Amino acid sequence: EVSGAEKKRWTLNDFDIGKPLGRGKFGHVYLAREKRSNHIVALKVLFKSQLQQSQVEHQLRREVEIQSHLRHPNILRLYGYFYDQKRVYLILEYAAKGELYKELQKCKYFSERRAATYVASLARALIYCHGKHVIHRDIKPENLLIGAQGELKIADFGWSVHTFNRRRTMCGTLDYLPPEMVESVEHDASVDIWSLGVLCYEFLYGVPPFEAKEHSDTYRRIVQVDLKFPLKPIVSSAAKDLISQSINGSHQFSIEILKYVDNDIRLKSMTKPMQ
Ligand SMILES: CC(=O)N[C@H]1CCN(c2c(Cl)cnc3[nH]c(-c4cn(C)nc4C)nc23)C1
Repeated sequence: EVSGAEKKRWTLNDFDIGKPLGRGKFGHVYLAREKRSNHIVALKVLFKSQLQQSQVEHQLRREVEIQSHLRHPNILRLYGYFYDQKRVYLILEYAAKGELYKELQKCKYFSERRAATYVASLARALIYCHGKHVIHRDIKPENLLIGAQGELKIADFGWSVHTFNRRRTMCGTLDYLPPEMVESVEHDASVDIWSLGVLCYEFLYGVPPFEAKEHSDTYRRIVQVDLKFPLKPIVSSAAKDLISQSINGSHQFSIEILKYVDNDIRLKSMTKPMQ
């Protein structure tokens, strides 16, 4: 079936279209069912006019090329794509439990066990991506989905689809970018390790580490790596060490799978020769 998916020319008639799941700058994401297999998917519809206006077609092609070759339980699958006169359609894996940031908003912050589980999955997905020289998967909460068994899925093509109630810090947030990104100099895989630390902080405290009212303040805090841990909620020193190591530039390590003992996050890192 998978090889068929790669060779097969899909058309809109192959799908029954269901409810909208999210709406964005370039189009909408709909729940859909492939008629022959009854397979439930998420169909992302992008308007060619919008893509042309923003000159992002080649970026879309590259992102689709990358995404369609990634096979990992914590990376949302791209099964295929097709287009018609006006639109481009991406056939994506459907994540049954929706968006992680909504879950985070609902419970304010996650327990260490839950945060460790998500960060370990993200670490595995990033190690897989870096192994294939794919970097910068743009891992902010808006791009993380939850599968039917509660597993985390990185869902991004570099376009975030804005669902109906967008997060306040979402519009053009700098929160997740490391110094080299906000200074827009070349970056390498360690960008993702930085973002992992930022995300781990937000899972545990409910807010990203460098959040500030003005963009300029966020920018300054990132560049100065102005990392402070609130007194509440109580977070283990192991978790703070993980966040500090990930954010304070000891980027030469790739995180082996995070283990937790009694709610503690213990970092098992192995140093890797610089590639
Ligand atoms: C960054 C991003 O792409 N955000 C979302 C919009 C919908 N889309 C989905 C994509 Cl691309 C895949 N699976 C999804 N599942 C859901 C969803 C499920 N529930 C119960 N509620 C929602 C919402 N949404 C998706 C991605």
